Amino acid sequence: MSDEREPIRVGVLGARGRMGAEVCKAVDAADDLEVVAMIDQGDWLFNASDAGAEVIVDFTTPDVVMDHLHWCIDQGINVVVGTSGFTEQRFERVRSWLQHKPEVGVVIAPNFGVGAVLMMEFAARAARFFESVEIIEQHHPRKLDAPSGTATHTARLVAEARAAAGMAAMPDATKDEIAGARGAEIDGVRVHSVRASGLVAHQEVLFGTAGETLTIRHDSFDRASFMPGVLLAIRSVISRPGLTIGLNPLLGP
Ligand SMILES: NC(=O)C1=CN([C@@H]2O[C@H](COP(=O)(O)OP(=O)(O)OC[C@H]3O[C@@H](n4cnc5c(N)ncnc54)[C@H](OP(=O)(O)O)[C@@H]3O)[C@@H](O)[C@H]2O)C=CC1
Ligand SMILES: O=C(O)C1=N[C@H](C(=O)O)C[C@H](O)C1
Repeated sequence: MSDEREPIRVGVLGARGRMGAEVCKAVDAADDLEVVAMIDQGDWLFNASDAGAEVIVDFTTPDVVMDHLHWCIDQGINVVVGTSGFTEQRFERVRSWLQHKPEVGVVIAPNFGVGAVLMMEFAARAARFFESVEIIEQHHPRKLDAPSGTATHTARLVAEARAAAGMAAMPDATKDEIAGARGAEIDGVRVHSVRASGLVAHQEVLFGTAGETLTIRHDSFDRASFMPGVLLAIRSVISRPGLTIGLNPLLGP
């Protein structure tokens, strides 16, 4: 008798979208995974539970993702979420739903690109050495939200590292400003969003201190860059109950 398990049964929400379609292709191509439900706007969520999905992957929109998460947790189905728009309040709500279903695993990652995860990690590490830091994120013009989830997460990590090091506010003499010229402020860190045709997903974290700057940059030129992270999350979430935020805990040392 073989001890190999059957392929993990995966449902994809947002299956006709840019990311959802790529996820369906990547899951289909993996021997140990199987797409059992492809669900998009207007489709019945119960198609996924009826098909016996063990993991649901959500790449939809920030305004519907919480309803999806609540439904999946209620159904006892593990979830991998790439959709943006997560705040600490949203994470708290997910934790409260999970209290009633402690066996369910949820992975929510602002960015599944391994390079992007490292860019965020390096930025957090650099933060305490530079008095100034600003984030410039660049995306395709069909993106609905600004700033990106990745930029928001990076700003929070950098702000936490600055606070832990007891750093003062950044120097900035700006007095006259056209609204938006200095970007959005997230936990005291300025974030600038660029939208242009030809871009996919790109981010620079620009640090400065006396006499030097450091730029940490990541580029996703193709959505294929997110797939190894998505597949890792699908394989991991079935044996990882509770809420996991970000890909870092799944990547190992
Ligand atoms: N974490 C990561 O690594 C990444 C995250 N993202 C995030 O993923 C999300 C999706 O991005 P992207 O694929 O580019 O966007 P798309 O607009 O291409 O795809 C979203 C899809 O979800 C569908 N949809 C909307 N509402 C529902 C619903 N209620 N039920 C099922 N499907 C629904 C949309 O349908 P319709 O078009 O008909 O509305 C669309 O097909 C964004 O939040 C983006 O920021 C993107 C890339 C990487
Ligand atoms: O919409 C996108 O494309 C992306 N969204 C995510 C985000 O908001 O950070 C991840 C990546 O930047 C691509």
